[in-house]
Amino acid sequence: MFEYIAENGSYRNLYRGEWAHGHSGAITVKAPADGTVLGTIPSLQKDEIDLYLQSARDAQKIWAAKPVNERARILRKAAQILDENADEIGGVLSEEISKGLSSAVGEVRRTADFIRFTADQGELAEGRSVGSENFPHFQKDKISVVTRVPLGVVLAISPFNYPINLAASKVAPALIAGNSVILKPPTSGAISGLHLAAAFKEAGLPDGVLTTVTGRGSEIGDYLVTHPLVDFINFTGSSAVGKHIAEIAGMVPLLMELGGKDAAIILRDADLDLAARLIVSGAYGYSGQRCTAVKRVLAEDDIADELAGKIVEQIGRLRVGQPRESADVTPLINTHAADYVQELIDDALAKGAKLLIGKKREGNLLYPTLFDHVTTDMRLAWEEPFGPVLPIIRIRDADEGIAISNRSEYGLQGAVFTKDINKAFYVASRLDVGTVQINGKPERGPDHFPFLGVKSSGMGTQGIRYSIEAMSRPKVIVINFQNS
Ligand SMILES: NC(=O)C1=CN([C@@H]2O[C@H](COP(=O)(O)OP(=O)(O)OC[C@H]3O[C@@H](n4cnc5c(N)ncnc54)[C@H](OP(=O)(O)O)[C@@H]3O)[C@@H](O)[C@H]2O)C=CC1
Ligand SMILES: O=C(O)[C@H](O)COP(=O)(O)O
Repeated sequence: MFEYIAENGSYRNLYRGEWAHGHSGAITVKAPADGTVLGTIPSLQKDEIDLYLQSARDAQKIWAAKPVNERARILRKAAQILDENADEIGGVLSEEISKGLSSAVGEVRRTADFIRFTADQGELAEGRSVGSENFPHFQKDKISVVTRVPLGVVLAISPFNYPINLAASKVAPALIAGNSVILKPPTSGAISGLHLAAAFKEAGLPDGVLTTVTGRGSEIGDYLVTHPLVDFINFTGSSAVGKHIAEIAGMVPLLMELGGKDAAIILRDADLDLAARLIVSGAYGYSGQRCTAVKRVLAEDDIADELAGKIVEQIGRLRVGQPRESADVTPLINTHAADYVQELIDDALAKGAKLLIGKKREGNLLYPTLFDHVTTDMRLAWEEPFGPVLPIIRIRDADEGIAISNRSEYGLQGAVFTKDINKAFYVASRLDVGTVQINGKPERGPDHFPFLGVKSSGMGTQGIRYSIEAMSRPKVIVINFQNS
């Protein structure tokens, strides 16, 4: 499947509908779990990026001229190709980013659903017309016809943790809206991103409409995001990189999904079995490397002991091991990431947090770790580990939970567990986040829901319809009647 995208292990970029080698240098991609060399990807240089962007610019006009039903047909075909090859592509993804195999295959299938829904949504889009008489003192002599038109060239920059899904969630809405796309995949995850591009190409996407640009973000990122041929930047990744892009991008509109420190607030009347189960799957799935992972538990003091016991019991059911075994907790993406999580663990221990389970480490594999009695002077209370460690912070009441949650620099999602709908709404309406889950864990899906972060967690709103809107703009044509 898609063997042609690599030649003797050298992967190539999709450029003008061909698979092109970079002329200068390559980056070796290794499996995080065992260091196996998976291949090399081109490390593109500035002169190549100029050519790639120009081809995207040229192709966009042709693509935008196609009827939306034709764009939708190609998207549906790409979805079908992903579905048909989900096991194999999932295998590539699993190895490349150390994600449990069944989750990796699930990511590919979820992406196929995403693309199909995007095609449907694009076909359902309608413009509107507004008469001038709706506004005070105006007569019936004008009508504005408002349609949506593409922005041009969309630069999609995706993170390592969902290298297929978080790439497609930018690419598909951009394409259905009539944009061409430059996909800059994460360096760890680039091979998966190239497979996604291959599915679009095989589906019949015209040459140049989707182009991939591989290379280290630290080397080519600034050049890409400040390039005059880019009309929109759709970025998912860390808050630090997102803020840097926002500082240098100038007048180019941005859509950003960044880091998080999602809190689960557990009130004394909560169903503790449900809460413990969802906290554990929310905090430790894919080793905590999800922006929407539960990253703090804020538990009312009188139920905290019982809840902690139930969380420990649930952690005992997690599978810790290798990606090919479909383990829940696998080696982290790299040693730097594992060392960072270790720092947070060591800081919590040094400051007196009570270790309930975990702290074991084998290379980059960190066992699921839970601390109780974490206090607000500990780094673990505020920093995003992006790894399998979870703090329990004890609170007096819901108001203290709201206050601690809102002191975070992040504002992605939050959760409240209670059987009292009034209390649930009291908490939910006061949390300074994009989304609050009542009796559920934070999560992005289903993918047609709006997904957004406030504060350092992002700007703008994703979600299929919202993403299409973000990557298009109204075009207003006013008809002035002479004899009305
Ligand atoms: N809110 C959300 O929806 C999500 C947020 N995240 C957040 O992302 C982080 C983890 O993902 P990670 O991939 O490590 O994030 P990074 O911010 O390190 O990288 C994200 C992407 O940006 C690229 N990049 C790096 N530097 C630049 C630059 N100067 N200009 C342009 N692009 C650049 C990277 O390329 P390269 O790989 O080559 O360095 C990669 O493709 C966590 O903080 C997590 O919370 C992750 C997923 C979803
Ligand atoms: O990168 C992430 O963590 C995702 O955007 C969250 O997606 P999920 O909630 O579907 O895991």
